[in-house]
Amino acid sequence: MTTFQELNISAPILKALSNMGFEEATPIQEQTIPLGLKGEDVIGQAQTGTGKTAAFGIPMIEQIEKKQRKIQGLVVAPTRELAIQVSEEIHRIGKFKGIRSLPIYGGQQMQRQIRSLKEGPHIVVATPGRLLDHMRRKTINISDVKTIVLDEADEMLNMGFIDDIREILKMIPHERQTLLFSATMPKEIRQIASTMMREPKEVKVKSKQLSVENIEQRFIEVHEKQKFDALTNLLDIHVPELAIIFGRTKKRVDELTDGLQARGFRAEGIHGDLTQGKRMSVLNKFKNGRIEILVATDVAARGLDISNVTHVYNFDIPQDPESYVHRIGRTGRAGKTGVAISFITPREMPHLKLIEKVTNAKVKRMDMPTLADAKRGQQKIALKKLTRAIESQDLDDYREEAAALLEEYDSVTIVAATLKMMTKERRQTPVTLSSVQPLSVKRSKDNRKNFRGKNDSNKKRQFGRKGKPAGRNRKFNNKRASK
Ligand SMILES: Nc1ncnc2c1ncn2[C@@H]1O[C@H](COP(=O)(O)OP(=O)(O)OP(=O)(O)O)[C@@H](O)[C@H]1O
Ligand SMILES: [Mg+2]
Repeated sequence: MTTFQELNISAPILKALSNMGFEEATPIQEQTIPLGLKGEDVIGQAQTGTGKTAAFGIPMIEQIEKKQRKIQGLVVAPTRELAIQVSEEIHRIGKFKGIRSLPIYGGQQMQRQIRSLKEGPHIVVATPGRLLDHMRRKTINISDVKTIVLDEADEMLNMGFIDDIREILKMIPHERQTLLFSATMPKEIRQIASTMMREPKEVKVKSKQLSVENIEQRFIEVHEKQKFDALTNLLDIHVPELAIIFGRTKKRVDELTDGLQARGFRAEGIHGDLTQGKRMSVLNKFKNGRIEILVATDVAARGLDISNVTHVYNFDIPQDPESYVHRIGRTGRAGKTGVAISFITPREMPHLKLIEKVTNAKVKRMDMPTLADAKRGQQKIALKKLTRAIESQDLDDYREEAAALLEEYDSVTIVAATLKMMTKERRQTPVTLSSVQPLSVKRSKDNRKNFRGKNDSNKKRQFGRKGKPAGRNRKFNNKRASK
C-alpha cells in the first residue's frame, strides 16, 4: 500500500486528501499519479468506484500555476451530473492550493456561466455540447489548457461524442497532456484514443474481472409481464437503503416511477427529458435519502458516486456489456459491498452470456420472488423494529397497559397482533407497463456486433432530432439526447 506522501504530492493537496479521509492511494492512483505528474499521456482503466477522479485530479491540480488566471485544466465528462460531481471533487482536492474549478453544462443559463468563466477558473469540467457552444461563441478560451481529461473516455470516444471531442481537441495546444480514464475500454476505442495522444502509457489495474468483486451479481429469468411484480416483491425482500433501477427508455422510467409510487415506494425518476432543475432536485433528494429509489435511464449509469447505494436493479437489460459494468458500479464503491440484480427475459439470455463473457464474471441465477416472500420480508422489518424497541428499554409508559392486556390474552397473540399492525401491507395496485421491444440478437458467432437493440441502430444516429439530416443537429441525436 502506498501513502500519498510517497507519491510526492505537495502539502496543500496532502492536507486536503487527509481531510477527505483518503489515507492510502488506491491502485489506480498509485500507478497513474506519478505518470500524470511527469506530464505523460495516460490511458487509465480501473474498476468502478476505485478513485479514478482523484487519479487524474491530483496530477492536474499539481500542475496548475495558481497565479495564472487562465483555464489550464479541462475535464470533459458525458453527463451534467457527472460534470458537477467531478468539479466538486476537484474543488475539494485543490481547496488549500486555492484552485478554482467550474462546471459548465447544458441546461444552465449561458449568461451565468459566462460570468463565472470571466472570474478566471483554473479548471473547467464540461459536458461536450455546452463546451462547444461556448467555444463557438468565443465565451471560453481553452488555448492555455495544459492537461485535458476525458472522464468515461470510452463513452466520450464512441460514435455519439467523437466528433465533438475532435473539435474540442483542435482548439487545445498540441503539446498538451491527455489523460483518458474509464472502467471499460473496448479495443476499438483504445485504438481511436491512441491517435489523439502522444505515446500514451496504458495502465490497467490487474483484476480478474471487469466489474467490482464486492458486488453480488444475480439475475432472474422473467417474462416481460411479470417484471414489475417481481421488482416490487424484491424491493420488499431486500429493503434497500438506496436503490437505483435502470430502465431502457425515458417513457419506461416514467411508467416505472408512477407504478412504484402507486405501490407506496418513495421513488422518483431521472432522464434526459427533465429540466435541469428537476434532475438536480431528484438527485439531491436521493442523496439525502428523502427518496429511497432512483429510477433512471443510462444517464445515471456512468461515474455517479452516491454513497450507500446498496442495490442496483437492471429492470431492462442494458444495451451492451460496458453499460452493464457501469450501471452495477453505482453500488459497491470505495470498498463497500453491493447487490446487483438483472431481469432477463428468456429471449435475452444470450445477452447475459455475453455480459458474463466480456466482464469475466459469473452472474448467478436466483428464483423469482413471490408475494409470500415479499410479505415475509416486510414482517422481518417489523420484527426488527419491535426488537429495537424492546432493547431501547424506554417502555415504562406502556407497562401498565401491557400487563392489563396480558391478563386477557396470551402473550403470543399479543405479539402477533403487534407485528401485524407494524407490518407494512404493500398495496397491490395493478400496474401495466407499455410493452418494450426486447433487445434483438442474431445468433451469429460474433453476437457482440448485434448486441445493440433496434432502437439504438447506427442509422438513427445519422439524423437530427426531428429527422433533420446530419449537421449541427446530429449531435443531439446521440446517446446524450436519447437517455
Ligand atoms: N484513496 C482513497 N481513499 C479513500 N476513498 C477514496 C480514495 N480515492 C477515492 N475515494 C472515494 O471513492 C469513491 C469513488 O471514487 P470515484 O468516483 O473517483 O471512482 P471512479 O473510479 O471514478 O468510479 P466510476 O468508474 O464509477 O466513475 C469516491 O467517494 C471517492 O471520494
Ligand atoms: Mg469516475
